[in-house]
Amino acid sequence: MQSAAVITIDGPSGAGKGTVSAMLAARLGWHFLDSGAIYRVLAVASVHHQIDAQDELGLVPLASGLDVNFDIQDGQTRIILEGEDVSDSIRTEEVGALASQVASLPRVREALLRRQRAFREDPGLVADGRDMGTVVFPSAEAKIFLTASAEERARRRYKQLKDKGRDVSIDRLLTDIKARDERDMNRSVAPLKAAEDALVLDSTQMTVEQVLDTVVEFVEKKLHNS
Ligand SMILES: Nc1ncnc2c1ncn2[C@@H]1O[C@H](COP(=O)(O)OP(=O)(O)OP(=O)(O)O)[C@@H](O)[C@H]1O
Ligand SMILES: Nc1ccn([C@@H]2O[C@H](COP(=O)(O)O)[C@@H](O)[C@H]2O)c(=O)n1
Repeated sequence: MQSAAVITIDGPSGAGKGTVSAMLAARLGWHFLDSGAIYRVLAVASVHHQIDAQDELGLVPLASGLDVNFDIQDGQTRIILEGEDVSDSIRTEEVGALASQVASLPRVREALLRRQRAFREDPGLVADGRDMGTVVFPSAEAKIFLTASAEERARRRYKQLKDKGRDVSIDRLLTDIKARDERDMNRSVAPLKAAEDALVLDSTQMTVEQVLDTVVEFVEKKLHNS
């Protein structure tokens, strides 16, 4: 039996992966995996259970048995950890930084592999993350590596957080983004990098619509030829 088609969108924080992946999934009527959310949820769970972010042996059972549900309510995905809605609280830069620490541990990544692959269901999956095209779905039909300069990504994040009424400093955001890039690119397993067969797209000077159009054109060609 042939498994469902997968499109992967990897790249650094704030490049626009989540925005474009969700739009693409909606357009195709496919499932959507926000794999970063799983690492963020694990980070929050580690705090709840008082397990240090570097305690690999302590985190593995937590990761394997992570009690998380992605519930669709009124067309919106709500993320429920151990019965608590954490959809908004996992989106802070602090949780992102903690997620990046737990994500650097090889056995933790291994423990989350099956859970991520289970999202591959008909009619297809759009998967967003750091290692979707390189490790989790290496046989994906179309792979995109979406990036942008660190300064532009910090500006986007700043606007996003300001729009939500959060008090943030753009300099701090830039420092955090650079630190997270550094950790994600230099870890020993599944480092952030473009798959060899990925379309590399620098969105620094592009609008969301331009990125989406480019991605759709690439995906249509790939799906047509596969
Ligand atoms: N091409 C673009 N031009 C301007 N703003 C953009 C563009 N792409 C995304 N954005 C905005 O940038 C912010 C970050 O985008 P998004 O959350 O999709 O990034 P991401 O790559 O998924 O980040 P993370 O990996 O940290 O979740 C959002 O507010 C989004 O609307
Ligand atoms: N496939 C992935 C996805 C995410 N991570 C790590 O989680 C952190 C948070 O991810 P966001 O996309 O929600 O910002 C990220 O910095 C990575 O360290 C990962 O390792 N692999």
